[in-house]
Amino acid sequence: MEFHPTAIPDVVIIEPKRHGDARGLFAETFRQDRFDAVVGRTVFVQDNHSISAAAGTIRGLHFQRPPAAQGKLVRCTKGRILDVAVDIRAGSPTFGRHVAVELSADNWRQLWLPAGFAHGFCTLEADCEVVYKTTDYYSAADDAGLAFDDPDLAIDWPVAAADAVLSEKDRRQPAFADLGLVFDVVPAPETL
Ligand SMILES: Cc1cn([C@H]2C[C@H](O)[C@@H](COP(=O)(O)OP(=O)(O)O[C@H]3O[C@@H](C)C(=O)[C@@H](O)[C@H]3O)O2)c(=O)[nH]c1=O
Repeated sequence: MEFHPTAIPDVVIIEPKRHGDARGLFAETFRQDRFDAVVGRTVFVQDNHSISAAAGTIRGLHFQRPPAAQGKLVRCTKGRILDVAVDIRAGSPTFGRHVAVELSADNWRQLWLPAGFAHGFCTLEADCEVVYKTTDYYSAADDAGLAFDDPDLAIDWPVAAADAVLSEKDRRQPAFADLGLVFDVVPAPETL
């Protein structure tokens, strides 16, 4: 299992080691000890599984407000997706910037995004399945989002906004400029 920091170092790509043999393949897809050593102590409490029928389906951008904020460990077990994590931590040097990574059933990559990021993905083919672990429970009352096509975020989605398959909720998400102070970056103790 390899851990690779991205352009936003708190967002990490994880690549499980795949052991192929005549029967097929074996891989460890999650190890608490390796994860904690790289990312810091993390407890996951919920597993989610979504199926999107059409290519060009966009889910996002979503996050939960504190105190129900969620870190997410995302993978794609069928098909291919472009997975996107947007830094929405005020005070972060990468505030408003994003990482976009292709996750697929073929590449076995996972993306870790901590609390303080908005998350979304676009399916790159039909019948995509996405499985992800979260560090807090779903809370409808704390559910929040941002417009996936906000020009301020400049995300290069692989489908035109007008052609994307969206939920009703995601057609009317608010602008990034109206986010307000939801998350803050706590300075490291040595900088105080
Ligand atoms: C996310 C979630 C939804 N639901 C319900 C609410 C609703 O009736 C139905 C579908 O919910 P949504 O439309 O929000 O599903 P979806 O658009 O797939 O939302 C997900 O998008 C990705 C990008 C994420 O990062 C997730 O955290 C989550 O926000 O499922 C739960 O019961 N538990 C959950 O954890």
